Amino acid sequence: MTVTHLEGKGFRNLLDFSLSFGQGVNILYGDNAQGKTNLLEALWMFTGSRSFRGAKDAELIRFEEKKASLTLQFKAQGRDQEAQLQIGDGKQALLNGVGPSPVSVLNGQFCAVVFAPGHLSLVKEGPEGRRRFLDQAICQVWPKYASLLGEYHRCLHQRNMLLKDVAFHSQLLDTLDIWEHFLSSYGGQICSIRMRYLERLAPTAAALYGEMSGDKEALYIAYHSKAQGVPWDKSIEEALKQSRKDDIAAGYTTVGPHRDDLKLLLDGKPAKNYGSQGQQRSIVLSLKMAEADVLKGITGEQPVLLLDDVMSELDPRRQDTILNHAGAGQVFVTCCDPAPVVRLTEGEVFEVSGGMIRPGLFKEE
Ligand SMILES: Nc1ncnc2c1ncn2[C@@H]1O[C@H](COP(=O)(O)OP(=O)(O)OP(=O)(O)O)[C@@H](O)[C@H]1O
Repeated sequence: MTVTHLEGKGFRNLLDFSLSFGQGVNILYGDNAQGKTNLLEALWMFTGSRSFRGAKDAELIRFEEKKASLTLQFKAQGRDQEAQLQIGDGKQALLNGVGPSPVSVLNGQFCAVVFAPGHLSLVKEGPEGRRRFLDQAICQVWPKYASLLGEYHRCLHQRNMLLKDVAFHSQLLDTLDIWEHFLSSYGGQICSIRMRYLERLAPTAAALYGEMSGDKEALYIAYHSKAQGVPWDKSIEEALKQSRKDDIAAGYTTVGPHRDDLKLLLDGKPAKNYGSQGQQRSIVLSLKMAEADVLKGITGEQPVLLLDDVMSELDPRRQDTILNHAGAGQVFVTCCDPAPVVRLTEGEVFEVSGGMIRPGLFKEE
């Protein structure tokens, strides 16, 4: 998958632009707050997902403007394609001239993997971010997984409402059975798919981490569930029944895939508690690059890698591993100082300054 051209109007602080990109590494450099991340975000929007910064649609539109539009030309599935995004009163997409349609039509059509500094929360914070990482990655390879998650959360909402009512109307207790049955069925499928995905992701991420650390440190990734057991649907149903009393007291469902986690261990110890900044950053990068590899293995398409401010806090070996690995496909990497990146890899260079993007190297090395 390769981005050949991107045009934008009214997007964030970026002045209207029309840019062609190289097939390998594209380096976007400039001082802080010039628009580098905004450009990555513009590309990311074509995956059909929400902004990787969690921005609302209105925040993507330039101050004082009412709408923004982006046009992407890319090569995928062996042919040239074009996608357009209109952001204004809602968000709509056109794919190869067909539309306007909901942006979900872009799911699985244009694939990208993004690393942004905020993603360090994947290691540093609670399980929610790790579940989101896993679920988003799976949605890119199996778009139907998104509707399975939707059904699961719909049933979860129903059970949670009922848990609150049961505390006052005990005759409703039997009604819990039906929602627990549905939750176990959808939840069982979710857990099985997550496990199948992890069987591919975990060894790839561990190998990449090993390469980054010169095989001095070992990364171990495992799925962690309170309802662990085989088969999943039976173990979830059992766990839900066992936790009924606690759940009624809490007023929400305390077991199931919406509470599961990924264990990230470095040399056998939780990376969250013991990993250094550089190690934590390397873990997230290993996960992200492994996500790209798995996506390629399943769909045959190498996703575009978007790396925002990736180099800081990494020693030269780790930087080198990333750029070498990323070099297999197309990558967009942002940095303040282009010199170290330019030294490590060849590629197209773009200066981003005050929202203006210019191809070429304008800073002294
Ligand atoms: N909707 C918007 N309209 C106009 N400007 C915006 C909008 N949203 C964000 N900005 C501005 O865009 C600027 C650049 O943001 P961006 O995150 O792309 O910076 P950056 O070049 O990646 O910087 P850093 O190196 O610090 O990460 C910020 O100053 C921000 O105020």
